[in-house]
Amino acid sequence: MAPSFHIPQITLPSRAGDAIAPDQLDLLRQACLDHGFFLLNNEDGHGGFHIAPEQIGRVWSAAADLFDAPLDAKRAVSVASSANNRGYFSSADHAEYNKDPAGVRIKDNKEGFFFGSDNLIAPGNRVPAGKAAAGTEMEGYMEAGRAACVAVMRAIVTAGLLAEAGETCPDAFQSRYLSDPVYMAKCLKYPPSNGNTDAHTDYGCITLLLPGDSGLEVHVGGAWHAVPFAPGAFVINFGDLLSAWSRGAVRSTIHRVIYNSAAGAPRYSLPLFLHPNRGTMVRTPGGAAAGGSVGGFGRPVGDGSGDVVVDTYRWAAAVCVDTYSYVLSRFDATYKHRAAAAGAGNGVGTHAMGDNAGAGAAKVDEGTGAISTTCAEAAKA
Ligand SMILES: O=C(O)CCC(=O)C(=O)O
Ligand SMILES: [Fe+2]
Repeated sequence: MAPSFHIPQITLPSRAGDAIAPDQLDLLRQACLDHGFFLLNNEDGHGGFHIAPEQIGRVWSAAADLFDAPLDAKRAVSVASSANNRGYFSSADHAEYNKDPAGVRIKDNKEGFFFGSDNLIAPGNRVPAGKAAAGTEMEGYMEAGRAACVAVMRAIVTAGLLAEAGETCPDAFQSRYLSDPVYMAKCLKYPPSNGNTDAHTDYGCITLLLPGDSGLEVHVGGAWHAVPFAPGAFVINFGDLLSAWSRGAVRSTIHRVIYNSAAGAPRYSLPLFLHPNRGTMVRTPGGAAAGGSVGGFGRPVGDGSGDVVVDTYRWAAAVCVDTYSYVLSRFDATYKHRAAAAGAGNGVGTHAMGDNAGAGAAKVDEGTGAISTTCAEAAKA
Protein backbone atom coordinates (compact mmCIF):
# COMPACT_ATOMS: atom_id res chain seq x y z
CA MET A 1 0.00 0.00 0.00
CA ALA A 2 1.26 3.47 -0.83
CA PRO A 3 2.30 5.47 2.21
CA SER A 4 0.08 8.34 3.29
CA PHE A 5 1.29 11.81 2.42
CA HIS A 6 1.41 14.28 5.23
CA ILE A 7 4.38 16.44 6.11
CA PRO A 8 4.09 17.39 9.77
CA GLN A 9 5.66 20.40 11.45
CA ILE A 10 7.50 19.24 14.55
CA THR A 11 9.04 20.87 17.62
CA LEU A 12 12.08 19.23 19.23
CA PRO A 13 14.21 20.25 22.17
CA SER A 14 17.67 21.38 21.15
CA ARG A 15 19.27 20.55 24.50
CA ALA A 16 20.51 16.98 24.80
CA GLY A 17 18.48 15.14 27.40
CA ASP A 18 15.43 17.42 27.39
CA ALA A 19 12.23 15.42 27.01
CA ILE A 20 10.58 15.28 23.60
CA ALA A 21 6.81 15.75 23.78
CA PRO A 22 5.18 12.34 23.10
CA ASP A 23 2.89 13.73 20.38
CA GLN A 24 5.90 15.24 18.57
CA LEU A 25 7.75 11.94 18.82
CA ASP A 26 4.75 10.14 17.30
CA LEU A 27 4.63 12.61 14.39
CA LEU A 28 8.35 12.22 13.78
CA ARG A 29 8.16 8.43 13.87
CA GLN A 30 5.28 8.33 11.39
CA ALA A 31 6.95 10.80 9.03
CA CYS A 32 10.13 8.70 9.02
CA LEU A 33 8.21 5.50 8.35
CA ASP A 34 6.02 7.05 5.63
CA HIS A 35 8.38 9.19 3.58
CA GLY A 36 11.18 10.66 5.67
CA PHE A 37 10.26 14.35 5.38
CA PHE A 38 9.09 16.79 8.05
CA LEU A 39 9.34 20.46 8.93
CA LEU A 40 11.30 21.34 12.06
CA ASN A 41 10.20 24.41 13.95
CA ASN A 42 12.94 26.89 14.58
CA GLU A 43 11.44 28.70 17.50
CA ASP A 44 12.13 29.48 21.10
CA GLY A 45 9.83 28.49 23.91
CA HIS A 46 8.76 25.05 25.11
CA GLY A 47 12.34 23.90 24.55
CA GLY A 48 12.07 24.30 20.80
CA PHE A 49 15.17 24.29 18.68
CA HIS A 50 16.39 27.78 18.01
CA ILE A 51 18.83 29.44 15.68
CA ALA A 52 18.35 33.17 16.21
CA PRO A 53 16.52 34.98 13.40
CA GLU A 54 19.42 37.45 13.32
CA GLN A 55 21.82 34.61 12.49
CA ILE A 56 19.47 33.27 9.81
CA GLY A 57 19.23 36.78 8.34
CA ARG A 58 23.01 37.11 8.30
CA VAL A 59 23.53 33.78 6.57
CA TRP A 60 21.05 34.70 3.82
CA SER A 61 22.96 37.94 3.26
CA ALA A 62 26.21 35.96 3.21
CA ALA A 63 24.75 33.60 0.60
CA ALA A 64 23.76 36.49 -1.67
CA ASP A 65 27.18 38.09 -1.13
CA LEU A 66 29.03 34.92 -2.17
CA PHE A 67 27.11 34.65 -5.45
CA ASP A 68 27.55 38.36 -6.14
CA ALA A 69 31.27 37.78 -6.70
CA PRO A 70 32.31 38.03 -10.36
CA LEU A 71 32.22 34.73 -12.23
CA ASP A 72 36.01 34.74 -12.60
CA ALA A 73 36.43 35.06 -8.84
CA LYS A 74 33.99 32.21 -8.28
CA ARG A 75 35.73 30.02 -10.83
CA ALA A 76 39.07 30.77 -9.20
CA VAL A 77 37.82 28.78 -6.19
CA SER A 78 36.16 26.05 -8.21
CA VAL A 79 35.49 22.79 -6.42
CA ALA A 80 37.14 21.12 -9.42
CA SER A 81 40.51 22.65 -8.55
CA SER A 82 40.34 21.82 -4.84
CA ALA A 83 41.92 18.86 -3.11
CA ASN A 84 39.24 18.78 -0.41
CA ASN A 85 36.08 19.20 -2.51
CA ARG A 86 35.40 22.76 -1.38
CA GLY A 87 34.41 25.85 -3.28
CA TYR A 88 32.26 26.96 -6.17
CA PHE A 89 30.39 24.56 -8.47
CA SER A 90 27.80 24.62 -11.21
CA SER A 91 25.85 21.80 -12.81
CA ALA A 92 28.78 21.37 -15.22
CA ASP A 93 30.84 19.99 -12.31
CA HIS A 94 28.31 17.28 -11.53
CA ALA A 95 27.81 13.86 -13.03
CA GLU A 96 24.26 13.07 -14.15
CA TYR A 97 22.23 11.70 -11.28
CA ASN A 98 18.60 11.92 -12.35
CA LYS A 99 16.51 9.32 -10.50
CA ASP A 100 13.03 10.26 -11.66
CA PRO A 101 11.07 6.99 -11.43
CA ALA A 102 9.30 7.81 -14.72
CA GLY A 103 12.53 8.88 -16.40
CA VAL A 104 11.43 12.52 -16.66
CA ARG A 105 14.45 14.74 -17.24
CA ILE A 106 14.72 18.27 -15.91
CA LYS A 107 17.86 20.30 -16.43
CA ASP A 108 19.77 20.82 -13.19
CA ASN A 109 20.99 24.40 -13.46
CA LYS A 110 21.75 25.62 -9.97
CA GLU A 111 25.12 26.89 -8.80
CA GLY A 112 26.60 26.58 -5.35
CA PHE A 113 29.40 26.74 -2.83
CA PHE A 114 30.45 23.62 -0.97
CA PHE A 115 31.54 23.98 2.66
CA GLY A 116 32.67 21.19 4.97
CA SER A 117 33.77 20.28 8.46
CA ASP A 118 37.52 20.16 9.13
CA ASN A 119 37.44 16.36 9.39
CA LEU A 120 36.10 16.01 5.82
CA ILE A 121 39.17 15.20 3.66
CA ALA A 122 41.16 18.26 4.85
CA PRO A 123 40.27 21.56 6.51
CA GLY A 124 39.80 24.79 4.59
CA ASN A 125 36.71 26.25 2.94
CA ARG A 126 37.17 28.34 -0.18
CA VAL A 127 35.32 31.54 -1.01
CA PRO A 128 35.92 34.17 -3.71
CA ALA A 129 38.42 36.95 -3.06
CA GLY A 130 36.97 39.61 -0.78
CA LYS A 131 34.24 37.30 0.59
CA ALA A 132 35.98 35.99 3.72
CA ALA A 133 33.32 37.44 6.03
CA ALA A 134 30.57 35.64 4.13
CA GLY A 135 32.57 32.41 4.45
CA THR A 136 32.91 32.87 8.20
CA GLU A 137 29.16 33.45 8.45
CA MET A 138 28.48 30.22 6.56
CA GLU A 139 30.81 28.33 8.89
CA GLY A 140 28.97 29.75 11.91
CA TYR A 141 25.68 28.65 10.43
CA MET A 142 27.08 25.16 9.85
CA GLU A 143 27.93 24.90 13.56
CA ALA A 144 24.39 25.87 14.56
CA GLY A 145 22.90 23.52 11.98
CA ARG A 146 25.10 20.66 13.15
CA ALA A 147 23.57 20.98 16.62
CA ALA A 148 20.07 20.86 15.10
CA CYS A 149 20.99 17.68 13.20
CA VAL A 150 22.27 16.07 16.38
CA ALA A 151 18.98 16.93 18.12
CA VAL A 152 17.06 15.24 15.30
CA MET A 153 19.30 12.16 15.36
CA ARG A 154 18.70 11.84 19.10
CA ALA A 155 14.95 11.99 18.45
CA ILE A 156 15.27 9.26 15.80
CA VAL A 157 16.95 7.01 18.36
CA THR A 158 14.42 7.94 21.07
CA ALA A 159 11.59 7.11 18.66
CA GLY A 160 12.97 3.57 18.39
CA LEU A 161 13.74 3.84 14.70
CA LEU A 162 17.27 2.47 15.12
CA ALA A 163 16.22 -0.29 17.49
CA GLU A 164 16.88 -2.98 14.92
CA ALA A 165 20.47 -1.79 14.73
CA GLY A 166 20.63 -2.14 18.51
CA GLU A 167 20.65 1.64 19.09
CA THR A 168 18.05 2.70 21.62
CA CYS A 169 19.96 5.16 23.80
CA PRO A 170 20.31 8.75 22.50
CA ASP A 171 23.16 9.58 24.91
CA ALA A 172 25.16 6.52 23.90
CA PHE A 173 24.40 7.11 20.23
CA GLN A 174 25.50 10.72 20.39
CA SER A 175 28.73 10.01 22.23
CA ARG A 176 29.63 7.03 20.06
CA TYR A 177 28.74 8.35 16.60
CA LEU A 178 28.16 12.09 16.75
CA SER A 179 30.90 13.48 19.00
CA ASP A 180 32.87 14.64 15.94
CA PRO A 181 30.51 14.22 12.98
CA VAL A 182 31.45 14.71 9.34
CA TYR A 183 29.24 17.33 7.74
CA MET A 184 28.93 19.60 4.77
CA ALA A 185 26.74 22.47 3.72
CA LYS A 186 25.88 23.74 0.30
CA CYS A 187 24.92 27.30 -0.38
CA LEU A 188 22.71 27.03 -3.47
CA LYS A 189 21.30 29.53 -5.96
CA TYR A 190 18.64 28.69 -8.53
CA PRO A 191 17.84 30.96 -11.50
CA PRO A 192 14.40 32.63 -11.50
CA SER A 193 13.01 30.39 -14.22
CA ASN A 194 13.52 26.65 -14.63
CA GLY A 195 15.61 26.60 -11.47
CA ASN A 196 15.96 22.89 -10.89
CA THR A 197 17.63 20.10 -8.99
CA ASP A 198 17.38 16.67 -10.60
CA ALA A 199 15.39 13.93 -8.86
CA HIS A 200 17.69 12.28 -6.33
CA THR A 201 17.99 10.78 -2.89
CA ASP A 202 20.42 12.21 -0.37
CA TYR A 203 23.17 9.77 0.49
CA GLY A 204 24.05 10.48 4.08
CA CYS A 205 22.16 10.34 7.37
CA ILE A 206 20.25 13.57 7.81
CA THR A 207 19.67 16.69 5.74
CA LEU A 208 18.71 19.96 7.41
CA LEU A 209 17.48 22.31 4.72
CA LEU A 210 16.80 26.00 5.05
CA PRO A 211 14.85 26.79 1.86
CA GLY A 212 14.52 30.37 0.71
CA ASP A 213 11.32 29.68 -1.22
CA SER A 214 8.97 26.91 -2.35
CA GLY A 215 9.95 24.54 -5.15
CA LEU A 216 10.96 21.39 -3.29
CA GLU A 217 8.97 18.30 -4.28
CA VAL A 218 8.99 14.75 -2.97
CA HIS A 219 7.97 11.57 -4.78
CA VAL A 220 5.51 9.61 -2.66
CA GLY A 221 2.79 7.18 -3.66
CA GLY A 222 3.72 7.36 -7.32
CA ALA A 223 3.34 11.14 -7.60
CA TRP A 224 5.24 14.35 -6.97
CA HIS A 225 4.03 16.44 -4.03
CA ALA A 226 5.12 19.94 -3.02
CA VAL A 227 6.89 20.12 0.31
CA PRO A 228 5.18 23.00 2.13
CA PHE A 229 7.33 26.11 2.45
CA ALA A 230 7.09 27.51 5.96
CA PRO A 231 9.34 30.56 6.30
CA GLY A 232 11.58 30.14 9.32
CA ALA A 233 11.14 26.36 9.56
CA PHE A 234 13.70 23.82 8.40
CA VAL A 235 12.92 20.89 6.14
CA ILE A 236 14.38 17.65 7.49
CA ASN A 237 14.86 14.60 5.32
CA PHE A 238 16.97 11.48 5.47
CA GLY A 239 19.56 9.83 3.29
CA ASP A 240 20.41 6.35 2.08
CA LEU A 241 22.89 5.65 4.86
CA LEU A 242 20.44 6.23 7.71
CA SER A 243 17.81 4.31 5.83
CA ALA A 244 20.11 1.32 5.63
CA TRP A 245 21.31 1.77 9.22
CA SER A 246 17.71 1.78 10.45
CA ARG A 247 16.91 -1.39 8.43
CA GLY A 248 14.59 0.66 6.25
CA ALA A 249 12.59 2.19 9.10
CA VAL A 250 13.65 5.70 8.10
CA ARG A 251 12.89 6.39 4.48
CA SER A 252 15.27 8.02 2.05
CA THR A 253 12.92 9.41 -0.56
CA ILE A 254 13.40 10.76 -4.05
CA HIS A 255 13.02 14.55 -4.24
CA ARG A 256 13.74 17.39 -6.65
CA VAL A 257 13.42 21.15 -7.04
CA ILE A 258 11.39 22.84 -9.76
CA TYR A 259 11.40 26.60 -9.37
CA ASN A 260 9.85 29.37 -11.42
CA SER A 261 9.49 32.80 -9.88
CA ALA A 262 6.67 35.09 -10.96
CA ALA A 263 8.67 37.95 -9.46
CA GLY A 264 11.82 37.02 -11.36
CA ALA A 265 13.76 36.34 -8.15
CA PRO A 266 16.41 33.64 -7.76
CA ARG A 267 15.91 30.96 -5.13
CA TYR A 268 18.56 30.44 -2.47
CA SER A 269 18.70 27.38 -0.25
CA LEU A 270 21.03 26.03 2.40
CA PRO A 271 21.12 22.25 2.82
CA LEU A 272 23.37 20.80 5.51
CA PHE A 273 24.23 17.09 5.43
CA LEU A 274 25.33 15.25 8.55
CA HIS A 275 27.24 11.96 8.67
CA PRO A 276 28.54 10.09 11.70
CA ASN A 277 32.07 10.35 13.15
CA ARG A 278 34.90 9.05 11.03
CA GLY A 279 35.50 5.40 11.90
CA THR A 280 31.78 4.60 12.18
CA MET A 281 30.87 1.25 10.68
CA VAL A 282 27.23 0.60 9.82
CA ARG A 283 25.86 -2.86 9.23
CA THR A 284 23.36 -2.73 6.39
CA PRO A 285 20.39 -5.07 6.17
CA GLY A 286 20.89 -6.48 2.69
CA GLY A 287 17.88 -8.11 1.14
CA ALA A 288 17.67 -6.24 -2.16
CA ALA A 289 18.94 -9.22 -4.11
CA ALA A 290 16.40 -11.52 -2.51
CA GLY A 291 13.62 -8.97 -3.09
CA GLY A 292 12.23 -9.78 0.31
CA SER A 293 11.20 -7.66 3.23
CA VAL A 294 13.91 -6.30 5.44
CA GLY A 295 14.03 -6.45 9.18
CA GLY A 296 11.21 -6.53 11.68
CA PHE A 297 9.76 -3.33 10.25
CA GLY A 298 8.78 -5.58 7.37
CA ARG A 299 9.51 -2.88 4.84
CA PRO A 300 9.30 -4.28 1.35
CA VAL A 301 11.89 -3.31 -1.23
CA GLY A 302 9.84 -0.63 -2.92
CA ASP A 303 6.15 -0.31 -2.28
CA GLY A 304 4.78 -0.87 -5.74
CA SER A 305 3.95 2.80 -6.12
CA GLY A 306 6.87 3.86 -8.25
CA ASP A 307 8.66 5.71 -5.48
CA VAL A 308 10.94 2.74 -5.05
CA VAL A 309 13.24 3.22 -2.13
CA VAL A 310 15.80 1.08 -3.87
CA ASP A 311 18.73 3.19 -2.72
CA THR A 312 17.82 2.37 0.81
CA TYR A 313 18.92 -1.08 -0.11
CA ARG A 314 21.86 -0.11 -2.27
CA TRP A 315 23.83 -2.84 -0.57
CA ALA A 316 22.41 -6.11 -1.88
CA ALA A 317 24.11 -8.15 0.81
CA ALA A 318 24.40 -7.38 4.49
CA VAL A 319 27.77 -5.69 4.85
CA CYS A 320 29.49 -3.40 7.28
CA VAL A 321 30.06 -0.07 5.61
CA ASP A 322 32.79 2.35 6.59
CA THR A 323 30.61 5.47 6.55
CA TYR A 324 33.44 7.91 5.82
CA SER A 325 34.68 5.92 2.81
CA TYR A 326 31.08 5.71 1.70
CA VAL A 327 30.69 9.51 1.76
CA LEU A 328 33.88 9.90 -0.30
CA SER A 329 32.61 7.27 -2.73
CA ARG A 330 29.48 9.34 -3.26
CA PHE A 331 31.62 12.41 -3.98
CA ASP A 332 33.50 10.30 -6.54
CA ALA A 333 30.23 9.29 -8.14
CA THR A 334 28.73 12.78 -8.26
CA TYR A 335 31.61 15.24 -8.85
CA LYS A 336 33.28 14.94 -12.22
CA HIS A 337 36.70 16.08 -11.01
CA ARG A 338 36.81 13.31 -8.42
CA ALA A 339 35.74 10.67 -10.89
CA ALA A 340 38.47 11.92 -13.23
CA ALA A 341 41.04 11.78 -10.45
CA ALA A 342 40.01 8.25 -9.57
CA GLY A 343 40.39 7.28 -13.21
CA ALA A 344 43.86 8.83 -13.31
CA GLY A 345 44.77 6.70 -10.33
CA ASN A 346 46.24 9.53 -8.28
CA GLY A 347 44.55 8.32 -5.14
CA VAL A 348 42.13 11.22 -4.75
CA GLY A 349 39.06 9.38 -5.88
CA THR A 350 39.74 5.80 -4.96
CA HIS A 351 36.73 5.18 -2.75
CA ALA A 352 34.77 3.18 -5.26
CA MET A 353 32.27 1.70 -2.86
CA GLY A 354 28.67 2.51 -2.27
CA ASP A 355 26.89 1.96 -5.52
CA ASN A 356 27.28 -1.77 -5.56
CA ALA A 357 28.01 -4.46 -3.08
CA GLY A 358 30.88 -5.83 -5.10
CA ALA A 359 33.07 -2.77 -4.73
CA GLY A 360 31.85 -2.27 -1.19
CA ALA A 361 32.91 -5.75 -0.25
CA ALA A 362 36.50 -4.57 0.03
CA LYS A 363 35.44 -2.47 3.00
CA VAL A 364 33.42 -5.15 4.74
CA ASP A 365 34.25 -5.88 8.31
CA GLU A 366 31.69 -8.41 9.36
CA GLY A 367 33.08 -8.36 12.86
CA THR A 368 31.87 -4.81 13.43
CA GLY A 369 28.17 -5.01 13.99
CA ALA A 370 25.64 -2.99 15.89
CA ILE A 371 26.13 -2.66 19.61
CA SER A 372 23.18 -3.06 21.89
CA THR A 373 22.44 -0.23 24.23
CA THR A 374 19.62 0.56 26.58
CA CYS A 375 19.18 3.47 28.92
CA ALA A 376 16.66 5.23 31.05
CA GLU A 377 15.99 7.94 28.46
CA ALA A 378 14.95 5.40 25.83
CA ALA A 379 12.86 3.48 28.33
CA LYS A 380 10.98 6.69 29.16
CA ALA A 381 10.02 7.28 25.53
O1 LIG B 1 17.41 23.35 -2.68
C1 LIG B 1 16.62 22.59 -2.13
O2 LIG B 1 15.56 23.00 -1.64
C2 LIG B 1 16.91 21.11 -2.04
C3 LIG B 1 18.30 20.73 -2.44
C4 LIG B 1 18.55 19.27 -2.28
O3 LIG B 1 17.69 18.44 -2.30
C5 LIG B 1 19.94 18.82 -2.07
O4 LIG B 1 20.88 19.63 -2.19
O5 LIG B 1 20.14 17.63 -1.77
FE1 LIG C 1 18.45 16.50 -1.61
